[in-house]
Amino acid sequence: MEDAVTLINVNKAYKGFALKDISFSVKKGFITGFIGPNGAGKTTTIKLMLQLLQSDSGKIELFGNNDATHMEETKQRIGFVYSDHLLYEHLTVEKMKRVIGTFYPKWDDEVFAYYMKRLNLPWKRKIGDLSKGMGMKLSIAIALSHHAELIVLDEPTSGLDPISRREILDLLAEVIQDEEKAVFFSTHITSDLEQIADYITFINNGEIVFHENKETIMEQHTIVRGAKELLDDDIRTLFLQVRETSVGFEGLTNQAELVRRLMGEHVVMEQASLEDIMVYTVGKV
Ligand SMILES: Nc1ncnc2c1ncn2[C@@H]1O[C@H](COP(=O)(O)OP(=O)(O)OP(=O)(O)O)[C@@H](O)[C@H]1O
Repeated sequence: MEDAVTLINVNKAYKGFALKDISFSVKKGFITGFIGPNGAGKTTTIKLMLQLLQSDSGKIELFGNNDATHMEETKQRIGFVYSDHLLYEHLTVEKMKRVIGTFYPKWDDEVFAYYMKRLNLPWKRKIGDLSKGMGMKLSIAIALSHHAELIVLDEPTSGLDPISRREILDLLAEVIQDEEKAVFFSTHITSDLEQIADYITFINNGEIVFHENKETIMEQHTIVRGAKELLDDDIRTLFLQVRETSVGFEGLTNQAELVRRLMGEHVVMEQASLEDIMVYTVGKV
């Protein structure tokens, strides 16, 4: 499957923060979730991907091309969705559509009308009067109506009720079905990714911890609980991180088989959630 965007050893330094050697690619036909704690570098990475920000070094290829001369054309192929940026607050949705439609040569009125109906969006309401959920849905509808092939969303489900969240997740899952589009979205709601992501990119402190198929990540990581006496220096090496209480311990391992063989009868093991993996890896336990 074609890569929508590929980052190769991308670096970007601010005073007091740096993105270090970021490399990963986002494939068409898949949903890639982007997670990491506050300040890890998600928005900065997204801005670099969209060429809204210039990297210090490294390469960013959009649709297999890093030729800046075609940038305007390339940008047409990208839909950037984030919650607080809807323009034209004073216009109705209908008028905004007329303005926006002229920006995009590939704008498709029929597709827009389809999503307006499907997402129950009001044509006559002013953009500034839309609820947060409606604004997010409208922003996604716009991306889909200019036939964007790379849809990048910055926290699309944050602050939305469970029904709107589900609607948006269902929509994203549907969008990738034709295998012509890639969806990349950052979120703090890891359960959303457990539901729909194919790949997970995890960033911490400006570095990519992993970029991996979700099933592989989930299979590799197991939470283990047991009595404290079981922990010795050798056993500790089996864990990525261990948290101890007065009576017992809880640890995250990526060597579940070995743990099971060595102490299977004495511990309780369960599949780690993405949240467990994130919290343990960041080490704030
Ligand atoms: N223009 C800038 N100048 C200096 N520092 C910046 C600038 N933009 C971002 N930063 C810093 O870079 C770091 C990463 O910020 P970024 O917004 O990419 O994180 P994030 O992972 O998106 O965080 P959050 O989950 O809180 O949205 C932060 O420490 C931030 O303060």
